Amino acid sequence: MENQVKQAYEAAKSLYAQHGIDTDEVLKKLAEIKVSVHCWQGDDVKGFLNKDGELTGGISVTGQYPGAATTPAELREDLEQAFSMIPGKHKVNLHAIYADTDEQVELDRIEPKHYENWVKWAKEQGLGLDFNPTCFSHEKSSDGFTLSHSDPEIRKFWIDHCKASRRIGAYFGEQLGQTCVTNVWVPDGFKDNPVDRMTPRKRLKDSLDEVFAEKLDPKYHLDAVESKLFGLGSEAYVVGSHEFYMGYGLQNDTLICLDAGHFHPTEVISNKLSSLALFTNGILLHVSRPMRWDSDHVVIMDDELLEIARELVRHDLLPTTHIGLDFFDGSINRVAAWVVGTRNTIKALLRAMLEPVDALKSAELQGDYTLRLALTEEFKTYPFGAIWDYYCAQQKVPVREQWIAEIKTYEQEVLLQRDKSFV
Ligand SMILES: C[C@H](O)[C@H](O)[C@@H](O)C(=O)CO
Ligand SMILES: [Mn+2]
Repeated sequence: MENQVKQAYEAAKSLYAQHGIDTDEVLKKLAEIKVSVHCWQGDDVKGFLNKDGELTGGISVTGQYPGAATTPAELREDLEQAFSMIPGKHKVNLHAIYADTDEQVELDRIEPKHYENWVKWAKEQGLGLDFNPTCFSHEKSSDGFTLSHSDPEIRKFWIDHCKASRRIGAYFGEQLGQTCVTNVWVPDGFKDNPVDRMTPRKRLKDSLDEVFAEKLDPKYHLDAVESKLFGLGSEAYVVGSHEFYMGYGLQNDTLICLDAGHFHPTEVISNKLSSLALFTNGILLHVSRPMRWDSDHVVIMDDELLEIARELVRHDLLPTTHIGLDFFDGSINRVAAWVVGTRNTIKALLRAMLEPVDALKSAELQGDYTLRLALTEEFKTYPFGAIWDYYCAQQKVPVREQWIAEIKTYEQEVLLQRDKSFV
């Protein structure tokens, strides 16, 4: 480790120690937190089962940056590159369309064997896996409806797909010896005002009951349900609204997934955690950055990211919260997008762990709002960067911006060669 990094750490450590914060202990706890890195940033949500098909379901990726992964092997190679620049051991979040198989398998027929290469790789890399049924970008979702479809045959197709996905998730969990979260998100909704808001919701509820009927060991597998306020082409009404899934999750003991981009533009998920946590056994997060709409921008160190991290730390929610990422930007180097978003998420957690929470809570309890404000503001310029640098060095990943040069080399040597091979 560079001397400068060590010296800066020692100086910062003694400053934090004056407030009773043991930075060595903080770093040990930080190393235990797993972030679920979404595979779909690597190829603009195309997947491999129908990679030339259109991206539908009211989501969109913009940008033409060269070098997107086009095979499972390339995607894994890119993920390995990203993880070599991210401190800690984490998870990869797969969508069903990322099956690694030569078989022309339909979504309602997928089996663990179609993901075996992912499992083998995850074992080798010491990673966990999470899973998602893919209820979009398919001819059977072309009119915008899946689990709430009015046609029982189409509904059955999607129910069978979600059932198959849960079994794959459970297989991941058993094979890797750590819990896999399988998250159900469906795009179902109307572009314009519906007359009947209730019946599609009733159908979605019935479909979910069928999907979740098979009991799976919670040690290895947990279910989650993800709501959304609107999508492109479903601006007026989304069947799986927040109230719908909050009710469903509470009644059926599934995790409720909060995606930072799935609410009104000024509504934040950080303010929901302390409420939901009082009534649930756990929460799934999709950390994202909506800009004006659910635009899925790369996560940066903004106020909301820090506030999410603070809520998790201050209320001891880390043990029961599953932190997933959800963004996709095709206008920049996609590996760099992963690195920036994941490093920021971990860095925000570190910043939150380096705050004098007990002193702040006690100031608030005593009504000393002056102290609360003053201390919060002073801590904004405490040297958390020195602790972060030391953590990166300790975890043997690049310190500060050193990773950018490595990514540029990877871009030249690997990513840009892919596009050339098509010429
Ligand atoms: C790929 C999607 O973004 C993802 O499945 C879902 O979580 C979502 O947020 C849709 O808006
Ligand atoms: Mn999401």
